[in-house]
Amino acid sequence: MLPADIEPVIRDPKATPPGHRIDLHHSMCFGCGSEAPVGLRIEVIAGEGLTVTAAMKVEDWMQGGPGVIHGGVLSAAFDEVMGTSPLLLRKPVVTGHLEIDYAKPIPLGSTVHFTGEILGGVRRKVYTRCVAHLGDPANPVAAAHALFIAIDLEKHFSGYRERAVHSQHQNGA
Ligand SMILES: CCCCCCCCCCCC(=O)SCCNC(=O)CCNC(=O)[C@H](O)C(C)(C)COP(=O)(O)OP(=O)(O)OC[C@H]1O[C@@H](n2cnc3c(N)ncnc32)[C@H](O)[C@@H]1OP(=O)(O)O
Repeated sequence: MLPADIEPVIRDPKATPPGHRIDLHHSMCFGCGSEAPVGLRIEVIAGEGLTVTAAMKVEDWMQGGPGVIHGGVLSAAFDEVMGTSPLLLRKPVVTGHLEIDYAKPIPLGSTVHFTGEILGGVRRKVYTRCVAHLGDPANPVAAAHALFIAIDLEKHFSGYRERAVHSQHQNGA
């Protein structure tokens, strides 16, 4: 999936420091929002360099097959973790392409740990990958690659903001 012309990218000096949560996207976001009525509430933590980490407890409402996570929920979690990583470049992005290898069933009640990384970029395109495990990094349960496209936030959402669902403490994009 990586193009031949992929180039290295550099972490922005003003990016969230390692060990800190990358700024909340907005409080009603399905992936990260703390006030979303239904959501994953994922906190993405900046790592060293171009890396991020996150963890998600697999709740009963995330069930797909009996006793295991729904594949779409895991996909949304990957999207959130990887989609937040370009903020290390101080670039807001949307998902262009996301692909996942599901390696093992993920039981309800487990905690999925994500380690994501920016691989490089071409113009507005940011290439990322992410691996998920249940506590043993040597034993991954899923892995993903995704392409994100940097956007102008104001322009991209200009036709949709009147539909936005707000909380009392709305912030971000
Ligand atoms: C928000 C706050 C964040 C804050 C961070 C919060 C984390 C959020 C995490 C969740 C993120 C989401 O779920 S976002 C929601 C899901 N995604 C979306 O709704 C996106 C819907 N799609 C679009 O709006 C559009 O297609 C765009 C913006 C992706 C691209 O349109 P565009 O702006 O007109 O640009 P365009 O010229 O077409 O594409 C730019 C370059 O990307 C390439 N490209 C475009 N799409 C693809 C693709 N699917 N596969 C391969 N390549 C692609 C083009 O070939 C081109 O390459 P080249 O010519 O340069 O070589």
